[in-house]
Parts: sequence; structure tokens; C-alpha cells
Amino acid sequence: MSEEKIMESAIRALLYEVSATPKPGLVDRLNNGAHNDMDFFSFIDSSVALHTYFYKIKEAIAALYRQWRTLPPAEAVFQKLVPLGIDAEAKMKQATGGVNTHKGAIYALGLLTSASLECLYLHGCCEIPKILKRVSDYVAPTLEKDFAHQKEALKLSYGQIQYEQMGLLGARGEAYHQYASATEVGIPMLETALERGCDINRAMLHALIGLMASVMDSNVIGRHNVEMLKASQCRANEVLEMGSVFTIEGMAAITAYDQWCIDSYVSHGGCADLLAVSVYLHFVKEI
Ligand SMILES: CC(C)(COP(=O)(O)OP(=O)(O)OC[C@H]1O[C@@H](n2cnc3c(N)ncnc32)[C@H](O[C@H]2O[C@H](COP(=O)(O)OP(=O)(O)OP(=O)(O)O)[C@@H](O)[C@H]2O)[C@@H]1O)[C@@H](O)C(=O)NCCC(=O)NCCS
Ligand SMILES: Nc1ncnc2[nH]cnc12
Repeated sequence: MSEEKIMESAIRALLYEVSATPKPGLVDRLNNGAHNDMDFFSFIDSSVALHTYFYKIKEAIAALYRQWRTLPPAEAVFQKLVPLGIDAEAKMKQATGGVNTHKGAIYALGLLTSASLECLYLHGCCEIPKILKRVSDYVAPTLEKDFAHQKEALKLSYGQIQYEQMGLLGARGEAYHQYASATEVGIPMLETALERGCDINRAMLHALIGLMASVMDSNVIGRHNVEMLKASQCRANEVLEMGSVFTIEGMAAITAYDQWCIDSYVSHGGCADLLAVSVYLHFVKEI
């Protein structure tokens, strides 16, 4: 494992995620899912625009390690990442004509690559449990603070509204809980499918359906409500019961689920990011 391999794995995971097809309700190589403002090439452009972000993260983490010669305080590292993340969101919007393709992925993969680099510097390798614990340490101090100042915000995000109304932690909560959705659902389902002979495309689809069946996705709740999320999760579970990617019926059910999501304007954008997180961690494990 090298610094370059870590940063490459992040962009590779973004490109693999959008390429997985057919993803119910999400942008892929076949259709734009439940989106009328972005397509497959929006995600290619956005991913390419993020190469500077990942380069800057590498430079910042390397400089902090040279300065401290050990793990710096987690909150100090996170505070270095915030402006880089804000700048990356601006570059994403420049590349996409103002559309939000990767806001959640910028956050997740920024945290994960930073912790991966620190683990490489300190231990000479990338140990997943150490990386995920460090990610949780980065975000813990700001979890409540982030939501505390939102009253001054002009426009609250889905996640901020859902924290106020339901106490849901959204993307921040996934990081704080060490990406348990990836380690307990995404990665095991991805790797089980690969072990059963699936190609990477079908393995990613299997992992995504598992994530869609279990994750409280703020995008779905934000566009609709919790009832719609539960209805969609029922369909994801039906796909799994029909054999998922391992049977002809399961694949047909995935295609039908895609059409239902499109007709219902349902997009599990958070699960798409968690698929990218699962793929990233799978790559880092394998190198
Ligand atoms: C902490 C931040 C993520 C900001 O949080 P915020 O509260 O502002 O936003 P959230 O709504 O909480 O989530 C932002 C994105 O995170 C993804 N997401 C949602 N739910 C989950 C979940 N349960 N687990 C993981 N990730 C989740 C999701 O991003 C993906 O979907 C977006 C595309 O879908 P779409 O429906 O098109 O989205 P919209 O256009 O917004 O909605 P529509 O109008 O179309 O209906 C795309 O972003 C995907 O990535 C959520 O959108 C973090 O960004 C932050 O703090 N930023 C500030 C800078 C910073 O500190 N950076 C740190 C760098 S390490
Ligand atoms: N493929 C995709 N489609 C829609 N929203 C997404 N957010 C992240 N990846 C996505």
C-alpha cells in the first residue's frame, strides 16, 4: 500500500459506484434513475474534478504527520479537512453545473483517505478497524456542534432537518458509527457475491440492495418521508428474497425496482455513497 494507491482507490471507488448497473433509482450506465439534473457523465466529471481534493488531503495529512511524528489530535485533523471539503464541494458544482453529485462522498472519502494515510504512516499498512475508529474520532467532537448552529443557516439540508425533527444523524452518524453499514452489510455482501463467482458489477449491485434495505437514507426521507423509505426498503428485501443477483428472477426484480424508484421519485443517494465506501475499503483491504 502506498499514498498514491490510497488516493487512487478513492476516485476508483467513485467511478466503480456510478458504473454499477442497473442501480434502482440511481444514476448508472443505463439511465439517470430518479434524477432529472444529472447523468452518468456528471459523475465522471465530478470524480475527475475531485483529484485535486484528494491530492490536497494527502499533502495536509503528510504535513501534519511530519509536524507531530505521531497521531495529531483528531479534532485538529478534522478542522484541516473542513475547508478542503468545502472547496471540493465548490469544484464539484463547477464540474456539474451546480448539481450535487458527491457531497456525501466528498465527506466520507475525505475522512477515510485521511485516516488511511495516517494508518499507513504510523503502522506501515492500512488496517480497516484502526482507520474506522480514527474516522469516528475525527467527527465525534463536531457531531452535536454541527447541528447546534444550524438555526442561522438560510437553507437547512435534508440531514439537518431530520436531526431537528427526528434526531437522525445521517451521513455524520455513519462516520461516527465507524461505517458499520459498510462493515456489516456492504463489504460482506460485496465479497460474498465475488466469492460466489459474480463479476464486480453484480457484486456491487448485491451490496447496494443490502444497503438500501437497511440504511436510514436522508435523501429518501428528505424527498418524501420515513413511510416512503420503509416502502422502498420492503422492495429491496423482496429483491433479496428472490435471490438478488444470483437468480434470473432476482435480476428481473432489480430492474422492476429501478422502474418503481423512477416512477416514485425515490433515490437512495446515501446508499450510493455507502456503496462507494464499501468498495473503497474492499480495495484498501486487497492492496
Ligand atoms: C456532513 C456533511 C455530509 C453535510 O451534511 P448535511 O447535513 O449538509 O447533509 P446531509 O443531508 O446530512 O447529507 C449530505 C449527503 O450525504 C449523503 N447521505 C445521505 N444520507 C446518508 C446516510 N444515511 N449515510 C451516508 N451518506 C448519506 C447524501 O449524498 C449523496 O446523495 C447526493 C445526491 O442525491 P440527491 O438526492 O440528488 O441529493 P440532493 O441534490 O441534495 O437532493 P434532491 O434535491 O435531488 O432531492 C450526493 O450528495 C451524494 O453524495 C447526502 O446528500 C458534509 O458534507 C459536511 O459537513 N460538509 C461541510 C464541509 C466538511 O466539513 N467537509 C468534511 C471533509 S472530510
Ligand atoms: N449513482 C448515483 N446516483 C444518484 N445519486 C448518487 N449519489 C452518489 N452516487 C449516486
